[in-house]
Amino acid sequence: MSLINETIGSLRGPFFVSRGFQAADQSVIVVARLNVAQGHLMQIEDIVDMATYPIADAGFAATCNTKLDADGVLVLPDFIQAKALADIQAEAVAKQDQAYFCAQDHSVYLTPDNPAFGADHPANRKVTSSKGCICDDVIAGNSPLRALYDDVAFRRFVARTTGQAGLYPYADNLSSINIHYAKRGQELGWHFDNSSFAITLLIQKPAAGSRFEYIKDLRDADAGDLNYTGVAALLDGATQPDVLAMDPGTLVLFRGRNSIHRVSPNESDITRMLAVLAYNAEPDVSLSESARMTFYGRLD
Ligand SMILES: O=C(O)CCC(=O)C(=O)O
Ligand SMILES: [Fe+2]
Repeated sequence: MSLINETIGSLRGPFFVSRGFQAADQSVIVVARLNVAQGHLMQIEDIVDMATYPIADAGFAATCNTKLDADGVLVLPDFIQAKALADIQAEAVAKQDQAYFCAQDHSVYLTPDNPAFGADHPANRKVTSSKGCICDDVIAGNSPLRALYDDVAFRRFVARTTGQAGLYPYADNLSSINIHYAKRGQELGWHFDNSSFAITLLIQKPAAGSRFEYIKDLRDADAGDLNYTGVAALLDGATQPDVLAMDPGTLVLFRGRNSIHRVSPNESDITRMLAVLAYNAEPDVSLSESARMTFYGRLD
């Protein structure tokens, strides 16, 4: 299995309880998929603050690689320029009624129940994740998000920073660029990602709540160390996590495979909006049908 599998960039796993519902009529989504590019396509120089973040520079990427390896996370504030961010925000707001909302109860490991343990065991304890999502085919052809995602220099920067030889879009038409929505009360429960890294861009920040909380290297998946004791201490409130501050326009690269993390419930009436840019280590990879049905409510 490659380092980056179909789960890259998002909380995608084999959940037991899945409660999906459509925010809007299905036909709205079909119409939105026409996705015709209109107007001006922004250049990468107009999207990324290249003066602060020279992404085409191999030395800069090497610095980012060192920081990501050391900290498990790389936070780039004001990565996106104001005009491009305003366009991204406008698109996210305009399309939020097309989001597919779903909720899952899952373990922090995103694995099925282990019958060797009881329901209270950290392997089996459930947390809840609830959010809305719009898919790649709803994002406009001329969206700055797509220009960023497709940009050769940006992709090479991400590959160098994460140590990947190459990065490829999803073969299916839903999974590459997603926008997540969390309304009041919605949250992502504690979990370890299946993927080696995730790229997110905060688009809109709630007035309260929606804190990104994490504990670096709480487990060592490759060594088979699941650290049930450490997970139980966190779930019981005996351990305090770190909080990652981010504002709209901040690009975050996060290694979530061993660093447990969550997004606390939104405590405001301002919806949290966040773009997830997902790549694969190999071409022609689709997100599994079960994951697409769970998170998008459709296959194409
Ligand atoms: O919403 C976020 O900031 C993090 C998302 C996340 O952890 C995930 O999708 O796995
Ligand atoms: Fe995650």
